[in-house]
Amino acid sequence: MVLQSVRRGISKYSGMDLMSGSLTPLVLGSLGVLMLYRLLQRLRRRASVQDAVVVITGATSGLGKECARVFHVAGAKLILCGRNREVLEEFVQELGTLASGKQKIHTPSTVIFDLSDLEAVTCAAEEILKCHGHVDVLINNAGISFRGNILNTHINVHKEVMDINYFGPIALTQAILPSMVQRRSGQVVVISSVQGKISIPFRSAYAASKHATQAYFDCLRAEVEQHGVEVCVVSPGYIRTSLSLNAVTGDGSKYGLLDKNTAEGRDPREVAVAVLRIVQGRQKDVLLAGLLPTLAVYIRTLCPPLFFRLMAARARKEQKSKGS
Ligand SMILES: NC(=O)C1=CN([C@@H]2O[C@H](COP(=O)(O)OP(=O)(O)OC[C@H]3O[C@@H](n4cnc5c(N)ncnc54)[C@H](OP(=O)(O)O)[C@@H]3O)[C@@H](O)[C@H]2O)C=CC1
Ligand SMILES: CCCCCCCCCCCCCCCC(=O)OCC(=O)COP(=O)(O)O
Repeated sequence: MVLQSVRRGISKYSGMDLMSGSLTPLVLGSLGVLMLYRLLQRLRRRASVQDAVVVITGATSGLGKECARVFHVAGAKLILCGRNREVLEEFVQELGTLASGKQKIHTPSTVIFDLSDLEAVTCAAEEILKCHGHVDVLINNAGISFRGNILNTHINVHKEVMDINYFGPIALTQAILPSMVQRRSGQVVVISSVQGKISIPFRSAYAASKHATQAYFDCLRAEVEQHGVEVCVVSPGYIRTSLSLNAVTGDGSKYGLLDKNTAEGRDPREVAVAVLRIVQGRQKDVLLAGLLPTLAVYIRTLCPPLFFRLMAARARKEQKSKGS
């Protein structure tokens, strides 16, 4: 008896009955609205980069190079910055061969300068502004890292890393900012690092420069919001690039090794696509890292003594492995 009435109940409310009843228009209508919403979102995203003037520093290598590829294909008018004219021009040729689907693509401009030379940075900013008369998105990406024990690190090395990672990018930003303020439009993005939020042993100069970067751009975000300019700090974890190869050591010489963490880091293309989404989504502060680094950032904030103990243990372990 019971089984029979259950069966009757099931057949009464079977999927067929529901679909042929009053739910059909509701389901189809919702699906239609969802699809329309997604389409509008995609169009808005594409529109935000298509024909936008995007400046990328450090476009000769690693993440900057991948960002250039991704933004180029998305239809941006690129201004690529680097120290090496030949490498950059060769790269522009390569970009010319990339297919872009239906989007209109533009031949990138190039501006050559060294971020550690502040006069050159000011001249470069003028040159950048002359390219299209304005800048929509400035991506401060170029940077170098550091490997060394503070006890053996010359103060000039700290200065060198601060010049490239901090003073250069802020000088470039400040030279381009007035034109953004005047137009009441623009996005300033800076590629910081997880190490802009936590400091790990034997990275003093690098972590300090990235902490300074985070602080400066947080202040900037608050100050220029009223002028219609947006600021975003992106803090990635390890990426598979030449960062460790190009890092400087305590005596100013090149480290020259590809670290395991770097070699096993995220694909730079994947990170570049994430940067494109961040720009399109007009996000303000993004940590692009795995579980452990993210946990470390929370522990640093919520339980500093535990974080300090973990870092001291890490320093002892690393020192020991170097000694042996
Ligand atoms: N790789 C990683 O694990 C992570 C990287 N980051 C950050 O990503 C950014 C890009 O680094 P990444 O691609 O990894 O490393 P790369 O070493 O591959 O690229 C660094 C870029 O910065 C440029 N650069 C270095 N010094 C100067 C200078 N004095 N003037 C102008 N340009 C300079 C380099 O130019 P050149 O080719 O002439 O040397 C190169 O184009 C950096 O800010 C880095 O801190 C953040 C988190 C993790
Ligand atoms: C009781 C819970 C224990 C939880 C342990 C959490 C602690 C784990 C420590 C993780 C440290 C992460 C460091 C990540 C550093 C990083 O991603 O840096 C990115 C870079 O900028 C890389 O530059 P580098 O020159 O250092 O290669």
